Amino acid sequence: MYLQKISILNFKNIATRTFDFHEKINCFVGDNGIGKTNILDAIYYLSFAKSYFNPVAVQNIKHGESFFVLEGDYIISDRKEKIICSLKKGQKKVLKRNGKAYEKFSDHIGQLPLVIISPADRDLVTEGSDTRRKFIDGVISMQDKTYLKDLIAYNKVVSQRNALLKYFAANRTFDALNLKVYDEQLSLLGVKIYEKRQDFLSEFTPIFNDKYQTISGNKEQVNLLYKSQLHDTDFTQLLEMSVEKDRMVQYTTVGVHKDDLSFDIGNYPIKKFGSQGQQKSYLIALKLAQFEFLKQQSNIVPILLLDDIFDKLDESRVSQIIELVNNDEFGQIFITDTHKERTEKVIQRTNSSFEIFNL
Ligand SMILES: Nc1ncnc2c1ncn2[C@@H]1O[C@H](COP(=O)(O)OP(=O)(O)OP(=O)(O)O)[C@@H](O)[C@H]1O
Repeated sequence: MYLQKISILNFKNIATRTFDFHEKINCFVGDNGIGKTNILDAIYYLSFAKSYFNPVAVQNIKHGESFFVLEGDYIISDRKEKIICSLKKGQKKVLKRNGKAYEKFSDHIGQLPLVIISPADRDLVTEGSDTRRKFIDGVISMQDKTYLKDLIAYNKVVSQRNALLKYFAANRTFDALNLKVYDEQLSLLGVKIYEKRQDFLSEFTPIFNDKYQTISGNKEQVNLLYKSQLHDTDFTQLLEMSVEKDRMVQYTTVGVHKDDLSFDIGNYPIKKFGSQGQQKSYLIALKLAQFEFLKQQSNIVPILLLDDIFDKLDESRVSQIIELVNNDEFGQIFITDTHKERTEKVIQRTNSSFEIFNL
């Protein structure tokens, strides 16, 4: 699959632009703030019907305008497919495939698989456990719809249990049997989620490690560890042990909604002890491992968006990454950079054909 052409109208700072793309490597070069990332976001939008960067849909309409339209021409298994996504202020977003509007956008997700690597991924290292859970949950859900259903059900039971704990506190009452109904559901769903996360990470981690070793030239040791209260204690038992605390704080303090991933370099947290380049390498390796999973799951080679990845990385890491993605396992790639010469130099070394767009 590849994106042959995109037309952008009134999207962020882009008034109107059309690009004909190369089947393999496309680079956007230009000064800060010119709109390189916005073009990648328009491509992302056609796959996911939303922005990677700005979740408030109307804020993606160009200032002073009342609508945006994105139109993409794809080649999928030698067939032409046209995707149009548009949004008018005060109206619902419209997503069309070959002229036919989708009723549910979720039917479109996964049809045009895509992975983006961007400086915004830094949140995975710097932010709380919620961001990291969302990342693995997103990767697992793509290949396992039962997991997604269990996760939604689990979160609903946590909310209901929390509401009950608040009710107990507000009314100075307690009903152990009532709470037990929720505990049983939580245990059932929680254990399933825990086991799936464990299985997934045992497959994912070696792939991630392999990518990191390639990028760093085997220079440093990294670890990706799954942290869960369920490693040591049975979930039902955990819930029983925490009843008093839960009643006091009025929410559920134990369970898989507290799981986290620990990102380490040489056995120390990368957040505190990794250099900016090492953190960036770690995130790129995570996303490239995600790419591999998505590819297996969808049987289509995803599009890869590399936003500003050269910054903070030394030449050897940049070369390793480009070499890594410049083979038959990867398909179409879009790269942004502020330095035209740097991009040209790196890409020319690969002997791959490419297109550079000066913005
Ligand atoms: N809704 C909008 N309307 C108009 N301009 C917008 C809108 N949303 C974002 N922008 C503008 O888009 C510009 C940022 O574009 P973008 O992030 O694509 O730049 P870039 O070329 O990737 O820059 P850098 O090299 O710094 O990463 C900013 O000037 C921002 O104000």
